[in-house]
Amino acid sequence: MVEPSLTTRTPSPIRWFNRVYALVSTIGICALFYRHLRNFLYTPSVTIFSLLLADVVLALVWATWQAGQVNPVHRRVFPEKLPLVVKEGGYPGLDVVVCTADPFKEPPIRVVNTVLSLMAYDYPTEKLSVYVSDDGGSQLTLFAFMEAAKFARFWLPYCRKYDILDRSPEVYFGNDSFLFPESYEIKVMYEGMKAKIEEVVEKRRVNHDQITMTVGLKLSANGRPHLHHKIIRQSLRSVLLESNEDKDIIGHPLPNLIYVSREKNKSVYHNFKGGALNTMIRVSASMTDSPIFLIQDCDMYSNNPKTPLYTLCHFLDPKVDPNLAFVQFPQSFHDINKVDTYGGQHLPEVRTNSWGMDGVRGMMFMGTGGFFKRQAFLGTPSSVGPSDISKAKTHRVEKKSIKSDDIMALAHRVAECRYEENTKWGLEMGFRYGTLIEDMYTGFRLQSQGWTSVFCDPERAAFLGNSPMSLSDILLQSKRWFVGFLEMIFSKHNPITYGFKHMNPILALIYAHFDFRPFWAIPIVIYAFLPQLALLNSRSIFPKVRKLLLSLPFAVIDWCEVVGLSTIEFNVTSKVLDDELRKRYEAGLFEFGVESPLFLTISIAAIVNLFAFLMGIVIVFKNGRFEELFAQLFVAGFGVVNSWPIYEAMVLRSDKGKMPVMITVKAIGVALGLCSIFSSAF
Ligand SMILES: O=c1ccn([C@@H]2O[C@H](COP(=O)(O)OP(=O)(O)O[C@H]3O[C@H](CO)[C@@H](O)[C@H](O)[C@H]3O)[C@@H](O)[C@H]2O)c(=O)[nH]1
Ligand SMILES: [Mn+2]
Repeated sequence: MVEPSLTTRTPSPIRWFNRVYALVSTIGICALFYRHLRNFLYTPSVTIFSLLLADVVLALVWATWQAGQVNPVHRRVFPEKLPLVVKEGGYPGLDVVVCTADPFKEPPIRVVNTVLSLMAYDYPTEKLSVYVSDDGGSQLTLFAFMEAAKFARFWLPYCRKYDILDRSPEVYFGNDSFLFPESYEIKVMYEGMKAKIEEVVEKRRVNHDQITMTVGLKLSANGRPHLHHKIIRQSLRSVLLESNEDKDIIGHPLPNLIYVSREKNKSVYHNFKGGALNTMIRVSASMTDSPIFLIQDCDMYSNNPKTPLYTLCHFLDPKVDPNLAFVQFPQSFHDINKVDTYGGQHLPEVRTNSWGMDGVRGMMFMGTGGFFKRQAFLGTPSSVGPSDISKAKTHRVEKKSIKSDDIMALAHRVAECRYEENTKWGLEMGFRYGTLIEDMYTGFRLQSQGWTSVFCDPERAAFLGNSPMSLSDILLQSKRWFVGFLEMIFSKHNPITYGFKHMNPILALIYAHFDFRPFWAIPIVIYAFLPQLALLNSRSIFPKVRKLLLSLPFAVIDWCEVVGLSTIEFNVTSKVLDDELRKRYEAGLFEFGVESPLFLTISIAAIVNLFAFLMGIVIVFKNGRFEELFAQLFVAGFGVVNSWPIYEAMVLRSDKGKMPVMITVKAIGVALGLCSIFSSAF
């Protein structure tokens, strides 16, 4: 009998166009370099060298991006054929981990919504376990989940009965759905829970008797069970729901719901999210040990209850690659404004590039929305033995309660902060340490061991999250990624030196593209200042110019500032919703507001471009020379158009998101200083 195929993989016809385009453009770029080199040899100058350097970096970033366009593929899944391959009773267990770290940046009610949407997956509940990893060790979060566990008894059967699609209650009730007899009652219940959780967060206090009663914890005198002199925080696990015992209101088993806060100690480095995930890999292994493990950020709720079934299509496909390590769903966002002010959708990266990575069997891990084969974290494909999910045990062998003493003791031990000492965790096992982009780096390391991955992009988005709404948050997030990319470049596992040896070179080039991105600062700074400063001095830089001493050091200093090499921290991105901020964001306004040094650089560039553009026009009117100065006028004009929101924020706006006056004053001062220094350099 021919086994039914659960997936298809079709190479995109656009690949031919992409390849021709890359070839033609490469010829063009070679011609440009020929010209640069000739100029440099005949009239060597710092200006010409700077332009050459800028173009080399741009060409490198461009060329490596093309690697992702060589072989885009599209996949389809056929969940309706799943029953032909496996009966529902034979589905593998699924452990879901949701990470949260800070109740004030990541409001617990939002985390609760994410978790409820995942608990309500269309998946046999007795095979589903949801773990909440609370890196903040906050009682506020724990309290929120005790409430969520009660509400789940009503919410899950309701979703199943009416086949609801929006299984995050906040989203569902936000759409004013009162279609069914129970809707109103459940909404009232949800609002009650929300109010209770928000009140506790507002007051920053929990009623300790209530936590003690429900979870059976011993609390210390100061009411902090896991905080000793603020230095050591003991690990805490609490089984809030156990599938074998806890039933919903119609008597159907609920999924397991387990709250975990790992032990932290100031003297032991905790490795941020990667450290939290490694703890969760071990804790879940000691409790439920499901062969599939989903990693989810706390703000990315499930938007499609069938997602685990799409995943099974990949893992259980009769012609599945035995080395398949993970299935990645794209990160999509629900709160992006119409013009996507900050490019928060990351469409080229999340979509176009992903099809290309999938084409070489190496989709990257995006930090959230990745379903992993648990074994992939434990070793190489050859060292971990048979990795056929359908043959893996579906749940723990012993039918013991996950609350039993020995299981709890084991879970406790593996969450201790010293557990990883002298082990391979973080080096050869689990999430690899040493960078702030544990997601991309770990995916890269797995793929260099021979593990593969696929990209799954269903029509109805699998997950929806929120993207930062203020420019300073966006810049901080990018800064963290840039630091991560640099850490990867300067490590032993550089995509070029290491990647080329251990994986498909095209895939290595795609990783190199991301890691090279911080160097973008070099051409950006050069093109944001050099032609403009030359124009201000009515100097044409194509091709005759004299020495220009300051540009390069300035670019390097700026680059260091852009990547913020001094702050190697995983600063959690804020997910708090501020109504006024949201209104400004929806109106398409950039959000400055705070006095961030990150705004200074772009403000200086905006002012220099404006000066240069105005001055350039005056020069052309007075002396002609339009053809000679056209390119520079064009670059400065382009800078002015792009800086429009900055001028607006400096002079025209009066709302809270306007540019702080101090930044404007400093920027004008520095811009004037630059212009005068450079007038003597020309
Ligand atoms: O010490 C930490 C820090 C963060 N987190 C959690 O990690 C997740 C992602 O953090 P967030 O600040 O929202 O990151 P993003 O700015 O969204 O960053 C992206 O980039 C990160 C790597 O830099 C990835 O981990 C994320 O999945 C990806 O969405 C959140 O659920 C946090 O609670 C922890 O558990 N422990
Ligand atoms: Mn996030």
